[in-house]
Amino acid sequence: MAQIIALSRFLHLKHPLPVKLASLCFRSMSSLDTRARAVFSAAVEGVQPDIVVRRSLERHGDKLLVGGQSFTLANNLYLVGFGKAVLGMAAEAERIVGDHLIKGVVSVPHGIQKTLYIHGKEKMLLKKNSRITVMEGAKKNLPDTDAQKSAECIRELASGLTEKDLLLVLISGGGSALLPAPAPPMSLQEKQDVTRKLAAAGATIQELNTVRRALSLLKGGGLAQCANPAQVVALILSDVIGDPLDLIASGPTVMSDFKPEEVWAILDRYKLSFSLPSSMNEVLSKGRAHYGSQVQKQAEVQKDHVLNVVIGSNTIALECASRKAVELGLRPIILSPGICGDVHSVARLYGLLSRFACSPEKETPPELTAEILQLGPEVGVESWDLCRTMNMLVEERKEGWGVTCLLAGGEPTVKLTGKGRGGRNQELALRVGLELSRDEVKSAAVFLSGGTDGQDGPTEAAGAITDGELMKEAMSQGLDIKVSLIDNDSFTFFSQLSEGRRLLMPGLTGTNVMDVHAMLLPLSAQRDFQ
Ligand SMILES: Nc1ncnc2c1ncn2[C@@H]1O[C@H](COP(=O)(O)OP(=O)(O)OP(=O)(O)O)[C@@H](O)[C@H]1O
Ligand SMILES: O=C(O)[C@H](O)CO
Repeated sequence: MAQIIALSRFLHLKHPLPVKLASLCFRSMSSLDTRARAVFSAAVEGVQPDIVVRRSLERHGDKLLVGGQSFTLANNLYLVGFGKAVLGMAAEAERIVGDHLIKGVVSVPHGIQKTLYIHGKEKMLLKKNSRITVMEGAKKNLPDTDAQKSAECIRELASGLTEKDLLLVLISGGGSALLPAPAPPMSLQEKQDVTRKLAAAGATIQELNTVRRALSLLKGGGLAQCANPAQVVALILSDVIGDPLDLIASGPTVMSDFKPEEVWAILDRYKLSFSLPSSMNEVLSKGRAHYGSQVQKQAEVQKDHVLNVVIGSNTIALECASRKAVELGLRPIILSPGICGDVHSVARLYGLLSRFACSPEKETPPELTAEILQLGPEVGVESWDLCRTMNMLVEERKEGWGVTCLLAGGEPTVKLTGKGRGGRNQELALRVGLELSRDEVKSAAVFLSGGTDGQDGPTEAAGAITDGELMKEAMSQGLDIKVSLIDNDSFTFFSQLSEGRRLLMPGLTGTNVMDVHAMLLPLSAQRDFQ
């Protein structure tokens, strides 16, 4: 009965389905592809901006409970925000605490209001009488003069607060580019050149944001410093592996003790030290004055008046996906929210895990286990998590259980060699399809990879779904997987294959907690479960 109620809820029905109809629905949803899509949708739903804000702000009259602390509301509330998901977060925050809101400013991507409206996401838009000013900028995720104006308005608002005031700071992925405030004498163009060169050289987000922090008035705790002595509460939607507070959107509310040498080491690593503007030297040597005791002192001050709360993350998305998997009659295993490393290695790991899970042998070949454990560190998965996962797969195979749903998330990297159209999720799905099509894998697994923001690379797809039949299907339609991979042309490949039925096309989701991977593994007689 519980499953029928869950199914009725999943179908947004007011009353539970009649038993006969429910079992018909279950059969129609039995395909692994359908259930993989439902699991991905649940992951995205679980980190929707309105849901994560509603889950984190609790009102009791004029008391606001957040992150385990209580704050008094007395018409003393201000709000700032920056990031791709911040508009939806601000709309929900205003619904909850708007009666005490004096003024707000949010810096959001260029064109997002129109896009959300077109996608029917009106609930993520502010009301006409909102006290929050919406400023759009950062076209193509690059800091521009519009975003710089927004950052200046945010800085001005924060700097004018008193100890009686409460500043709500809404932060999500894409926030760095939406809060550009280069430390003088560096210009916006000079700062943009540095970050663009670093990104093009393949710097990780961690390296990029370590440099961004050092060159900014607001990043690296600068915004919280401006707001002092007001109380600051930052609600953070994390799009960085491990949810590091000081790196998400370059940590504007987290005092960071950066050392100029650390920044120069990154620039040296990417051979950029000699092609930088002189202003950078000046900023970094000035920065020298800030770190050490100064930062310690600032950090002490901030400890009392700044509260940082991660309200949405890949971990939370995977937990929501796991709950949906149970509702759909799957047995979930969460491998890790920290998948990273080259997309080849990540695809290889999934191929090996599928072979491990579905191998008919009583005892798994030791070389298979060894290769899986060897790959772990390359793709950001701890050996402990791999051993735990493999043990659970063995148990479930012994029990002849139905279908296991292996869940993971993160952000693999793709070194672009071709000129094709695609994204890391579509490329990963294509590579895993190749792995599952290998003879020795003999797996009936289905694999899904999707970007939770609904956009994978410069394409309108969020990702794709694949399985061991991919090679056969492609060949029957005259498509060559390997050629598509050489050209990084995964979007074209999936668009042409079977009229694009394997693409994941949820549209812009309004949230962003990196990517979600789901591999459905039929471990028993259900193997012809397709
Ligand atoms: N043709 C392609 N094939 C495979 N991967 C690609 C292709 N084009 C771009 N990418 C990858 O997509 C990544 C960019 O992804 P995307 O545009 O979704 O932004 P993001 O990394 O998710 O950032 P944000 O969190 O702001 O959305 C690049 O780092 C690149 O590795
Ligand atoms: O804006 C940024 O810095 C990235 O999205 C990481 O949070």
